[in-house]
Amino acid sequence: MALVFLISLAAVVITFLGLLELLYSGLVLKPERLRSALRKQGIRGPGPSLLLGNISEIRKSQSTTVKASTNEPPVIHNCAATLFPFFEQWRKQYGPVFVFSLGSTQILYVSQADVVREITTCTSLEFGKPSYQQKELGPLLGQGILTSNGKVWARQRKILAPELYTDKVKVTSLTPFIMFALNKSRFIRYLLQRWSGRSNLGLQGMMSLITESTTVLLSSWKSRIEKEGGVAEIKIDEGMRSFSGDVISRACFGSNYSKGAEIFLRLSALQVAMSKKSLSIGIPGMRYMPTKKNREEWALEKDVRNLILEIVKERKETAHEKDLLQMVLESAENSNLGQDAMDRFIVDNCKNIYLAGYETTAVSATWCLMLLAANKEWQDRVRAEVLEVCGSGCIPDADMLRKMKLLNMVIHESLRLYPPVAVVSRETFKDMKFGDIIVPKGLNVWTMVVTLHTDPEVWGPDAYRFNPYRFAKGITGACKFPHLYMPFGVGPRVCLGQNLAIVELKILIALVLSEFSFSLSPKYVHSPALRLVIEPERGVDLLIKML
Ligand code: HEM
Repeated sequence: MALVFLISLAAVVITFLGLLELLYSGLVLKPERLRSALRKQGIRGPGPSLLLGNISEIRKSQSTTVKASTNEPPVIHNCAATLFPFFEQWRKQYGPVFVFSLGSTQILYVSQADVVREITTCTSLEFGKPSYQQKELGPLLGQGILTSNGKVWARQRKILAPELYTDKVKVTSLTPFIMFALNKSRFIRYLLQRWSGRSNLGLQGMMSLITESTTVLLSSWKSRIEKEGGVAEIKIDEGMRSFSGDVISRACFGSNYSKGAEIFLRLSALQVAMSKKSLSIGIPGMRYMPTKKNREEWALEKDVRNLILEIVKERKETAHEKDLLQMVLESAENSNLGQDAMDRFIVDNCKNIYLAGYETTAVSATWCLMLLAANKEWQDRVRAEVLEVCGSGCIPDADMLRKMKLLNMVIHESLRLYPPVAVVSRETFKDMKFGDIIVPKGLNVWTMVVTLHTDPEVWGPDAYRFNPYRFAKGITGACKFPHLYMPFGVGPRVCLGQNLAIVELKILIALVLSEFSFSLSPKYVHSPALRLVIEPERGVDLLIKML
């Protein structure tokens, strides 16, 4: 009897919450208010659809009318048109700024250069990560830096920035735009000075751990090649993932690295469990349902939390390490947070760093090797540079990496054509103005990185072609509006791990080129797909042999 009563009560509460949400965030009231504010300014877009809950739903609903172009060779391929044919169509129909819906969420799509500049550099704390992301990604990210906003975000960034965004991992020149922002920021200069007084892992330490992780991967390739008689056919995706996970585990957890690996395995499982959810943005009340998947998520989340806190406890009893966890720990201890808040801060930020840096770096390496495999001429050119700068069998140091200009150009070009993060999204928490557009409170604003990266008006008629030479004179020389090149985002929320990621990519690719030659296997099917990042849906199969 009591059970029936409890179940009925739960059903009533869920229905009530659903109805509340329906009215408040609303399928009816709020979307209409936002759309009419935009209509008054001449901004139009496709009619709202209640059914579409995420971007792949739109893709499915549109793909009957627009043909995807995956038959193009990978070195001359319009990735944006393949992934988002509907955006290309709507851009033609409604212009560079239009509004569309994902379920009950209203989104302003912006690809007009001057408006994009204002959006990406806006420093207001009232313009932040969309609230739906926080709700959707809660179990995965908690209240860490990736989805938090306002003062909570600012405090986390202040703590994490000195560890990641410094000379420690900076060997490549930052984009002129970011350099400008850095030079202007007294705050960041102060952080850099504070950091330089600390003793920590250091650039050389970071480089050796990346080299170690690369060596593990390449040894596995060597044994496959030997076993398979001189040429191995390898799907490289998993290898790139374990390389990237390995680097982050070591950087975050130092000698507790093997426990770190365990944590990351569970986080990956959590990510998979969450990616199975569909339509949840669109259906009010659904997120309150205790479904089987939710229970799985809760269990994994709890495991991750316990494992991280176990390491923290061990740390307190033993000598201090010089890794990211130690930095987060020290900063949290100095920040007057209560025990619970401190634990949450540590757990959430470990999860955030892992999730921010794992797949993004892995998939960038995969695309870059795919492009070099498809373009033998560039593979030979970059290899010649690597061998000239490092000699064979040599481990690159910071100075050598700096000298590898062609390698740098190839990495930039690969991140241009296949930027892992396809969209940079924000929400307005008050009415705001960008260019001539008054953006009402509660609207999501999307900057489509992948579309801006291949717009012929910005990059010229060969925008879809793999041509690293366009970066010979840096980013400013490569296109008409350098601020539209943003694989790592731009402005106050620019990627904190970009220097680390570039060093990882440079070391990995330099070592691969110095030992192996490779081409695309006949099995390879060019299949960019949007999951959390833009990734090759059917993987990248390479034929690899020793030099
Ligand atoms: C090629 C690899 C990577 C790419 C393409 C990439 C891309 C990005 C982008 C586009 C953003 C900004 C998102 C936005 O503005 O909404 C971002 C943010 C961030 N990234 Fe990365 N990332 C990469 C690697 C890494 C690594 C290795 C780490 C750390 C180990 C990292 C840590 C972060 C963090 C903490 C943020 C949040 C910054 C904030 O919100 O203040 N990323 N990343």
